[in-house]
Amino acid sequence: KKYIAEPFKIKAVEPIAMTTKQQRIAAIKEAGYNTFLLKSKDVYIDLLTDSGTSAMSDNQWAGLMIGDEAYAGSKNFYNLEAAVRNVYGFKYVVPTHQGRGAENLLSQIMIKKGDYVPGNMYFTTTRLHQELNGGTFVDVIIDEAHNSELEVPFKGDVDLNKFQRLIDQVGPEKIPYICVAVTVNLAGGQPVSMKNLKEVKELASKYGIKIMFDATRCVENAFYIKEREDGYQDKSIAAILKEMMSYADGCTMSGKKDCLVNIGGFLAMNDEDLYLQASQLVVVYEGMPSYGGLAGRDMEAMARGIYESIDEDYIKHRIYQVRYLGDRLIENGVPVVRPIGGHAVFLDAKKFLPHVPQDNFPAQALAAELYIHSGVRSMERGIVSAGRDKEGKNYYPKLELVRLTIPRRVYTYSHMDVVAEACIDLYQQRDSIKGLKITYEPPVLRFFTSRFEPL
Ligand SMILES: CC1=C(O)/C(=C\N=C(/C)C(=O)O)C(COP(=O)(O)O)=CN1
Repeated sequence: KKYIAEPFKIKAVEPIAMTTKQQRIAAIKEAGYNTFLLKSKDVYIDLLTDSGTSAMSDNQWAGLMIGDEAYAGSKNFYNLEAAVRNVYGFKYVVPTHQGRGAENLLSQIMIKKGDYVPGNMYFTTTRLHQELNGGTFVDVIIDEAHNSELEVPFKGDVDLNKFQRLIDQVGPEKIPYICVAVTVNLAGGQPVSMKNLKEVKELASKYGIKIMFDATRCVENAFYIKEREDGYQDKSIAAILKEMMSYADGCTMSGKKDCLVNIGGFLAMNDEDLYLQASQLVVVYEGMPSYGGLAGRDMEAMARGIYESIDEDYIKHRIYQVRYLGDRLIENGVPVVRPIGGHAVFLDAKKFLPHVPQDNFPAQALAAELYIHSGVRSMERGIVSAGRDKEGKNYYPKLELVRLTIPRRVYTYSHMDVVAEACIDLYQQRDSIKGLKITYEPPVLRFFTSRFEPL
């Protein structure tokens, strides 16, 4: 069987209900045509994000019951520290409430005004924290990543020439670290090859430039290496992951993805001085270095989730379920980012709605229409998410996408069929979909709270 069955049986259920089209039209209007502003009760199948939306296991729920809520030195912290050491191999870990908590600490510690931070495609919060600390993000991903239909096995790879060019242009002393995302969310959940990680490490080390991973979906990345890279087919996910992380000096982690928890994150590193600085700063924003904005029970759940995330059956099903949805859409000619990524299927809104110019927010319009049509919630990952540059001008990303993000261990293949049918129906009616105009825009990360109206 190509798509393996769910490697779990259901022990608890959370009922979901379909709404009427009238209810959905009223709801999306009230939400300003922004799926982020919909109420969960009005959503049938929620594919907004895989962040914090996964199902925990009975083992993790049991862990919640042994939360050591001591203010300092919680038992659960030491379990988390051991899990990070055992699974990723980093020496030190500072818990944070979620990924951007770690991004805040890392950016404040390592970036000084006028620095440049190269990375394989931008991510919204990551780039913002770099900019807030006076850094400039420079995209060094391979060109192919910006082309939705190229079937490149490791589209997340860093272009070493772009990295070298930046070093030559600004000098290594202006580059505190390169941020390598494994996988690359906005390229469509695209992986980085082990070969490329080794080469990036070699190049960076030559100039004393650190490598920090954004490890948010690192286990999915490990699966692609096992599946696609010579020499890794017979290695365990655990061994591949360990080798991947050995090429990094540290990582920021949003535990809300691959660590299978609803809240949590951390900054991990090998450098004692960085650990000392992170421990000094974490108390300002998150709390003691032994809890970093998390309850003991949440650290326990994350420690257990880290071990569960490298289970071969779990990760194989996770990837295959996403691929199942992607394959359905590809078979029906619906334009999606290829190859299918690890955590989501990305509709290519530029190809889906060629008659809607990017200034009229095609991905935002498509996400709203998909919700009205089917109650399925997705996320805009296009010009709205890209935001504005320092001069206030819109970024125009090549990729104008609607992300159908699959939570881990939550939905079944039948739900994927519902989503596929909705997208295929909509594709057949695509000419009737109009663009939007923006009616409210916040100063930063506008995609979270902007409001729109149909043109
Ligand atoms: C690659 C990457 C992310 O995808 C990420 C958050 N992603 C969200 C919320 C998403 O919906 O993709 C973050 C921020 O993590 P946080 O949402 O603060 O736990 C960092 N890196």
